Amino acid sequence: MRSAHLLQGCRLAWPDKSAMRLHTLTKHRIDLGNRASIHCNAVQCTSAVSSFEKIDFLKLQNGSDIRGVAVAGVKGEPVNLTEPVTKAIAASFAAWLLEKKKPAESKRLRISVGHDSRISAQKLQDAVSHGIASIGVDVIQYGLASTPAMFNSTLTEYENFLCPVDGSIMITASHLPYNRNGFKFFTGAGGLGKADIKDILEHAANIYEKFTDTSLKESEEAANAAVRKVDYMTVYTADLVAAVRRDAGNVEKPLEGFHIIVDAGNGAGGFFAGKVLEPLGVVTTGSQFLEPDGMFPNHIPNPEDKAAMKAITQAVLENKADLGIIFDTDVDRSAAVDSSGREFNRNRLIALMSALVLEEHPGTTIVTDSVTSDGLTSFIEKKLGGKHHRFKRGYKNVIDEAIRLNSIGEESHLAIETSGHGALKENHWLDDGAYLMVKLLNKLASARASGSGSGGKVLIDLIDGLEEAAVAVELRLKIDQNHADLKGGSFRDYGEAVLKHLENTTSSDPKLKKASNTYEGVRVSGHGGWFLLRLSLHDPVLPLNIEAPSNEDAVKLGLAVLAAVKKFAALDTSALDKFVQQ
Ligand SMILES: O=P(O)(O)OC[C@H]1O[C@H](O)[C@H](O)[C@@H](O)[C@@H]1O
Repeated sequence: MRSAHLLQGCRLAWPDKSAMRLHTLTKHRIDLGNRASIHCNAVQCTSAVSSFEKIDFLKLQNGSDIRGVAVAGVKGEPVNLTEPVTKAIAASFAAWLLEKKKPAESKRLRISVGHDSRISAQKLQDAVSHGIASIGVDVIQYGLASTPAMFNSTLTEYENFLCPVDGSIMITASHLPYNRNGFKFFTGAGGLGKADIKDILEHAANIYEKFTDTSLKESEEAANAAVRKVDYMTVYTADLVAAVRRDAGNVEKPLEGFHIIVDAGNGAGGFFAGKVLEPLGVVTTGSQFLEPDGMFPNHIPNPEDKAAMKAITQAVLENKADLGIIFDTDVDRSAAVDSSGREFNRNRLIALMSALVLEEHPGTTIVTDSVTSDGLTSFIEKKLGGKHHRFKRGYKNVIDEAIRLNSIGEESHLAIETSGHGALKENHWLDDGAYLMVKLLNKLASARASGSGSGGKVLIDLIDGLEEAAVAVELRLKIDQNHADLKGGSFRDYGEAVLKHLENTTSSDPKLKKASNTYEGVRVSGHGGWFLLRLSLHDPVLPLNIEAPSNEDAVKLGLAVLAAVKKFAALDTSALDKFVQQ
C-alpha cells in the first residue's frame, strides 16, 4: 500500500503555508529524524500545470462550513468546487489533522467520509478520498449518511466498524439548491470552527497551486488502496434505537402502535423511518420522499421552508398519523407536526425541547439564536423556570456559547436555533436533528408507559402557555455590493452603518424601546411586538424579523425600520416596501 506511508510526514508542512513542500518532493526520500524514512510521491515533481482554474479558496468559506458550486448549468454560478479543489481541501484537512493529533509513528490516522443525496456527491466523495489518501491517511467511506452520524463516528468505540475515526468529512450543502455542495469537518472535539476552516482553505490553496495532471493521476491510483467502505449508519441508527429503548425501561418496542410519518425531502434522512422508527414498533405508512434524489423534486428539504412544512402537515392529516417528522438534507435539522397539523418548528420546537430539558435539569439555561420571540423568553423563564439566553444566529455560535457558559459555571444543557439546529449537552453538543426527534419519542414512550397520556397531545400539553404573535415575518433586504453608495467598502461595513443609523433613529422614538443584552443587530420592542434587523451570517443581506399582535402593528414596526433605512441607496428595501403597503 504505497500511500500508507506517503505523507504522514506532511505534518511538517503544516502550518508552513508557503507551500505543501512534501507534495512536490516526488519520489525523494525524506528523512524524518526519529521517524522512518518515507517516500513522498503523492505529487509528481513536474512544474505545476497552470490549466487549473484560478480559485479564490477563501470565498468557499461559509462560517464554519465550506460551500461552493459543484454542478455546472446554473446561469451566473460557475463551478468553483471542482475535483482538484476538493482534493486540495481534503488533503489540507488531513494534514491539519496529522498536525493536531501527532500520531505515534506506527499509527495510521483514519478519516470517515459521508455524503447527502446531492448529484455531485459521488464525484466529490472520490476527490475527497484521493485528497486524504495523498496525505497517507486512511479513508473510510460511509456512503449516504447524515452530518450528525459523521461526527458520531469520531466518538463511537467499535473497532469492527473501524471506529472511532480521527476525523470526519461530511459532503453536504444542507438545504441549498442542487448545484451546490460543500463540506463540514469534525474531530472528537466537535465541528471545526471558523479559524480552522480559514487555515485549511489557505493551506489548500497552496496544495492546489502545486497540482499537475500527472500528480493528480498518480494520487488517484494510490488512493484506491487506502479506501475502505463501512456501513456506519447501521451503528448510528442502532444507537438511536437503543437510546429510546433504554429510556423506556428496556422495552423492545416502546412505540408500538404509534403512527409516525417521516418526510426526508429526498435528502439523507430516509433511514429514520425504516432503521429507527420501525424497530421501535412505529407504523410509518404514508412516509414520503424517503428515497435520496439530489434534484429534490418534491420540496426543499428544510424545516424552515413553508412548502416543506405544508407537505408533511398534509401527509400527517391525510394519514391520520400521531406525529410527523421532517429533516433537512443532511439531518442536522428537524421539525415535527402533531396529529392536528400543528407545526413544531421555530419557537415552538425550542419551547418543546426546553420543556423536555428543563424537566430533566430544572433551572438550566437555554441558549438560542437571536431571532427567537419574546413569548419564548417568558415561556422558558416564567412557565418552565429556566433561563433564556438569547444569543447570536448560527448553530455553531449557540453551541459554542452554551459550552462557554458551562465552562464559567453557568449550567446549560440545550443550544438550539429557530432554524431547527439543536444540540444537547448529553449528546456531546452535537447538533443532531434525529437526536432531537428521539427526545420527543422518548417523551411519547414514557408518557404512555406511565399512563400520563398518549399520542401527540402529550407534546401540545408541554408547550401550553407559549404565547405566539399573530404576525411573524422575516424579510431579507439585499445589499448591492457593486453599488456606488458602498464607496468601495465591504457590504459588512455598509450593513453596520445601516444598523447604527437605525439604532440612532429608533432611540428618539418614544414608542420604541431598544432591547438590552442583544448580541447582534438592532432589536427593538414597540406596538406590542418587536423587530430585529441584523447582518446575515454569510450573505450581503440584512434579515428583518418582525413579530406583532396584528398586521397593523407589524406594519408600524416595518415603517419605523423603513424610515431609518431608506436613505441607504444600496439596500434593496422592496420586500419591506411591499410589506408596509399591505
Ligand atoms: O444569517 P442568515 O443568513 O439568516 O443565516 C443563518 C444560518 O446560516 C447557516 O445556514 C447556518 O447553518 C445556520 O445555523 C444559521 O442560522
